[in-house]
Amino acid sequence: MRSAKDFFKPLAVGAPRPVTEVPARPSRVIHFFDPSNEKMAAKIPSMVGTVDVLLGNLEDAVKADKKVAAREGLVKIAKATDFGENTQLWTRVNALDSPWVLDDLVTLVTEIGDKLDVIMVPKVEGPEDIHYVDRLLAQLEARAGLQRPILVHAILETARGMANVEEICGASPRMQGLSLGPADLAADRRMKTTRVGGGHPGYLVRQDPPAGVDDAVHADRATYQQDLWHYTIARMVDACAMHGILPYYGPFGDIKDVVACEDQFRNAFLLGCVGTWSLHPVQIEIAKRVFSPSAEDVAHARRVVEAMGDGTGAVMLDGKMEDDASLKQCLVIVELAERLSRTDPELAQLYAAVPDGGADVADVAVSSGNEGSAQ
Ligand SMILES: CC(C)(COP(=O)(O)OP(=O)(O)OC[C@H]1O[C@@H](n2cnc3c(N)ncnc32)[C@H](O)[C@@H]1OP(=O)(O)O)[C@@H](O)C(=O)NCCC(=O)NCCSC(=O)C[C@H](O)C(=O)O
Ligand SMILES: [Mg+2]
Repeated sequence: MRSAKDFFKPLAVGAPRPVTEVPARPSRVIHFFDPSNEKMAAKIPSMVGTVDVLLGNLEDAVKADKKVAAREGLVKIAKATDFGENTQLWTRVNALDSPWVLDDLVTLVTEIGDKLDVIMVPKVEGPEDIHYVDRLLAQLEARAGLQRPILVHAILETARGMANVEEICGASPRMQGLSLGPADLAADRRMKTTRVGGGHPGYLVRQDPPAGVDDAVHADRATYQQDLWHYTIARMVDACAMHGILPYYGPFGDIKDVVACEDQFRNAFLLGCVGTWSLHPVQIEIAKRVFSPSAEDVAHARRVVEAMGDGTGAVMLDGKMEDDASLKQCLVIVELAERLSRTDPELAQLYAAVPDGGADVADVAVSSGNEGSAQ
């Protein structure tokens, strides 16, 4: 184990200093593309500014005989494209046990390390995987003369990775975030779903039979589909929050079912995720909409902030109690809205148009409490 004092020292002579905080840049939508697919690749320059992250995918979904073409294609696109201030360039390299990953890392850091913000590492099993990538990146960054470190994002897609999730998050100051990989994780856990993310109609709870009905089998009883991914996402969110890194949902494979896609994304947003992947252009607007707070939520949050004054005590607003803790919840929304407004003019306009607090005095009743307290 490294000592706390050494944690923020470069792991190779000449490598840039590690960051102490994940840079606060929007990453609501991480758009996947296959750099070996000429039609897709041709669209990438025009997508700059329309998504928060463009991710050149080299791993699953790229055919084995296209791995080298995908790597070279990504180098070509990165060199030829100005990604501007508001779109980051990420990549997903091949798995650490694959025959391609070493060349992926060496080539990408050497050729386009100055353009790459984050490297997504699939099938991470434990902190040892992050330590390996961490040291190698430091050596490559030093050799390439890079001025800022490339960050690392791990995909949770094995049972072992899930069991080690806290250690993975804390393995390096390079850790930027985690995504859920529901397809690989389902396979590794031997779950019996063949879907890429999303729910399953068989995973449900059933209403009790009506009182006095003996024939429970034939009684009319409502069923409610449950969220297969609730536990996993919640666990991932806690591990990320504990280590100051960012949690993301992952892929939703039913491209045509935009309604269920939106539901899955919203569940993740409500649970604490900051973004998701888009696999197809149709998922981009859904992700941006869902992972940006609604105008109504921003308006409500601002009213609570305004009503809470110095932030202590308790007030009644619209018949509901608000206090120090609910104020913190509201600040999450207000701060997110402010951060997104800095880079998204449409959202800036939307949030500027909503009332900024001014809680109606008639709606607010200040309770006894800690008025005047420093806390
Ligand atoms: C899913 C797709 C294979 C569908 O492609 P296609 O059949 O071409 O769709 P369309 O005909 O509807 O496409 C319309 C046009 O849009 C372009 N297109 C499609 N996808 C993209 C994209 N991602 N980026 C940019 N442009 C895109 C098409 O070229 C069409 O163009 P045109 O003909 O000019 O109108 C395909 O979308 C796709 O391959 N998507 C990416 C899939 C992917 O990255 N998968 C890996 C991530 S999920 C995963 O790995 C699982 C995870 O790890 C886990 O374990 O859970
Ligand atoms: Mg996977």
